[in-house]
Amino acid sequence: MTLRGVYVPLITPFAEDGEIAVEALEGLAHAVLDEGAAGLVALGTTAEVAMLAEEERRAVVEVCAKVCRERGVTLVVGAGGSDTRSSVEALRGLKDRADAALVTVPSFVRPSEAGVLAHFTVLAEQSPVPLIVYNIPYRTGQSVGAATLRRLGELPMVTGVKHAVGGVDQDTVTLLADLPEDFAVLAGDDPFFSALLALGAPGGILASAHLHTGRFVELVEAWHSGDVAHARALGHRLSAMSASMFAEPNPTVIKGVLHARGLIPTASVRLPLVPAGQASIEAAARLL
Ligand SMILES: O=C(O)C1=N[C@H](C(=O)O)C[C@H](O)C1
Repeated sequence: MTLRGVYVPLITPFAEDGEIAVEALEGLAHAVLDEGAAGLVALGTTAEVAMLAEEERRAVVEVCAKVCRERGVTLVVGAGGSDTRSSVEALRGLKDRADAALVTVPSFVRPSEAGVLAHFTVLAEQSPVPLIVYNIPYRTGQSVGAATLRRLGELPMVTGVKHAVGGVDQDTVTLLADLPEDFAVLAGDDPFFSALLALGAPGGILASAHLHTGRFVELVEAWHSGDVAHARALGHRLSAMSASMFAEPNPTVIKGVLHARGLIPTASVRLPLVPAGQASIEAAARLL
C-alpha cells in the first residue's frame, strides 16, 4: 500500500452523559476528508483509546470504517499492546475491518531493540493487514534507532513508521536518507511535520490536522511540488499552531478548541486526563 498525505487520528467526542457522541464523530470524519485528508486513524492515542471499553472501541472503528468505505479512503486502526501474543490476537481482529494497523513499539516493558525487532517480525508474519510501526519513545520508554527501523521496514508486511521522536534527530535524518523500498516515514509529531516533509517524508498522522486540515494538505503538496518558499512559510505557521495544540496533554486542547467551535458537544476527556485550561484553548484558537 502507498501512504501519502495527511491522516487524521480522530478524537473520541463525548456527549453530556459521557457516552460516545457517534454523530459528532461521523461529522468530524467527513469534515477532515472534505478538506483533503488521505485517510483516518481510529483508536490512536488521540482517541483516548486507553480509556475506551472494548464495545466502545468497536463502535469507533465501525463509524470510521463506514465513512472510509463511503469516501474510498484509507482506514488505519490502532492495535496491539505491550506483549506479542495479545498483539497478534488484536491484529487478527482487524481482518476485513482496516487497511492497515498502527502498532506501538511495546511500551513499559523496554525489551531492547532486538526484542522490538523480534516482536514486529512475529506480528508481520501473523497480521492480516499491513503494519505501521508507531515509534514514540517518550510514551513507550523504548527508543528504536535508524538501523532497526530500517530492518523493520524490510519486513514485507511493514508498510511504514509513524515517527514521533520529539524532534528531528540524527536517526531521523539517517533513516530518511536511505529507506527500504515501499516503506513510508510518516511524521507523528505535529510541530515537526514540515521539517520531515522537507527531508522527504510522504505525509503524516497528525492530531492537530483536525483543524485547518486543508492547510496541512496544502503543505504536503507545496513540499512535494518543490514550492519551497510557500512550504517554508506555511510550515512555520502550522508548526506554531500545532505546538499550541500540545500545550497540555493531547487531545485536551484540541477537544477544547473543537468544542468552542461547536464541532463536538463537550470538551470532556476521561480520567486520568483532565480538560485543558481556558488559557491554553484560547491561545491555540488565536493561532488558527
Ligand atoms: O493518536 C495519534 O495518532 C497521535 N498521537 C500523538 C500523541 O498524542 O502523542 C500526536 C499525534 O499528532 C497523533
